[in-house]
Amino acid sequence: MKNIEDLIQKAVELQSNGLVTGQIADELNVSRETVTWLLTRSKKGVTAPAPKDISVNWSSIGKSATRLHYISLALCDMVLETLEKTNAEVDVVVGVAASGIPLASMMANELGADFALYHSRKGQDVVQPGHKGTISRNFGTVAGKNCVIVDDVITTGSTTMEVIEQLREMGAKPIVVVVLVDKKGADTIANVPIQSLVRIVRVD
Ligand SMILES: O=P(O)(O)OC[C@H]1O[C@H](OP(=O)(O)OP(=O)(O)O)[C@H](O)[C@@H]1O
Repeated sequence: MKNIEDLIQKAVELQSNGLVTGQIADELNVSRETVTWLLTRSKKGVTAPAPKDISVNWSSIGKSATRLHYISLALCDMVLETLEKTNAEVDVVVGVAASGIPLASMMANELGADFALYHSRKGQDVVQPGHKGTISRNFGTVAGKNCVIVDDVITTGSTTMEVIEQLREMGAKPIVVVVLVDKKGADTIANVPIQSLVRIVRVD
């Protein structure tokens, strides 16, 4: 997507394919508020002030396993930098489904750690109060282990917060979160350091 018109067109297309606001927000890596604005803006004569948001499209990386590999090496380097400061060792790399999976898997291989897969609450078909995210039984376990959490984008930080809390409940120790893009620009979430290739900081 090159400009706002492309973004509007994509949002309308996704809506006509049956996706709801939250799903469109996740596809475009923008907030729900922005999706509402994009869909409203698509209607003739409707103008409302644009929300402050940034759309992230990292498909130029995601479409190529080679590029994902190189990026995963860069993320590993950032993890090692953090671990040096804390003298910790990584046992498991936890990929947040879906977009964190390919990077986390490659990183686990590089770091000689196990790979685990986390399904967040919002990935569930129907989210009921009290529902929790889960670690997939097909991959590594986390109890008693030092975990690196990997995702593509932090927007509001709610998914990252959820993963950290869930891992702690499972007896794991989250030691660092690594993402491609941090739109929240936080140093830490729930006392866990955030490392990102690109960090968005607003100046207005
Ligand atoms: O900081 P937040 O506001 O919580 O948003 C960020 C999360 O949203 C997307 O996940 P999604 O569940 O849509 O899965 P995806 O990886 O398939 O896009 C993204 O991959 C992050 O996990």
